[in-house]
Amino acid sequence: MAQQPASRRYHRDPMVKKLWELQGQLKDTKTLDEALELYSKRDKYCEDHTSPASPVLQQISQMTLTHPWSELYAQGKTIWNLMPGMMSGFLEGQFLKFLVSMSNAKRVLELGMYTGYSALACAEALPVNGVVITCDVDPYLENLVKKYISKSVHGRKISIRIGPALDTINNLANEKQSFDIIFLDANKEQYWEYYQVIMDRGLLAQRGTIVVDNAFFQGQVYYETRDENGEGMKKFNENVSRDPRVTTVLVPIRDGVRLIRRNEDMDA
Ligand SMILES: C[S@@+](CC[C@H](N)C(=O)[O-])C[C@H]1O[C@@H](n2cnc3c(N)ncnc32)[C@H](O)[C@@H]1O
Repeated sequence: MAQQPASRRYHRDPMVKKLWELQGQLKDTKTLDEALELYSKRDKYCEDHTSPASPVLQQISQMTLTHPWSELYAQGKTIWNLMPGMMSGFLEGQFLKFLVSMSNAKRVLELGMYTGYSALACAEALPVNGVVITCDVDPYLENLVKKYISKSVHGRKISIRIGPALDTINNLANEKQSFDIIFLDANKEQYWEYYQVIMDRGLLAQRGTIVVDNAFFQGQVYYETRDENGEGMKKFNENVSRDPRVTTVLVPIRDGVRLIRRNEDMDA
């Protein structure tokens, strides 16, 4: 069977996947084709009317799409089959950069670095003395990311910690570090655990914001069967929206982005 183009393989909206299925079944697909075209036009319109990503972000994106991930995994060089669809990418990257800039953040923590796209997008909006601590459990990524971020003047703001995110955040809490923006983008089944450590061990600075990626988890939180990541995200969404300490909003960008702040910081 011919391989689908990347735009289809990594699409995250189950509604669009259903429409593609229908396209294969109907005899007359004219109206459906138009509807799908309108959908992709909206995505493209957003991208065409958003400020361009920096040259190094564009290079990271290109590298991520073409890196031989499956071969590296087959050779045992990565601990799992990393995929380009994991990257936040252009629109979400620019959104993150905006949040960092708007909040005058100085310190950013990211769980789940992958190829460093979101880490660099955040670093670009930080002042010269700003810091991004990003972590990932896969050691293969460290040198790859260092090679790319070193091409940017903002790369020196980024510090990488390799290891399980839970260990990293507990170590950072022991070091009494705190952050203005915390971006959760690692394994979804532990999000609730990460959130509790962040909230209970002082990692979120006063007036800080937690930004959570994949809040829809490909629609699994509201649709059909779930894998362990989908279950983790559903539990996380339910628990956070009931947490009396915080105010939260779920924004339908890409795979869903949740923003969380302490109530007293919203009221101030
Ligand atoms: C969705 S990707 C991150 C994408 C990246 N933030 C970006 O925007 O391009 C998730 C990353 O989390 C990492 N990861 C998975 N489980 C983890 C864990 N327990 N601790 C730390 N990192 C983990 C994976 O290796 C993967 O690189």
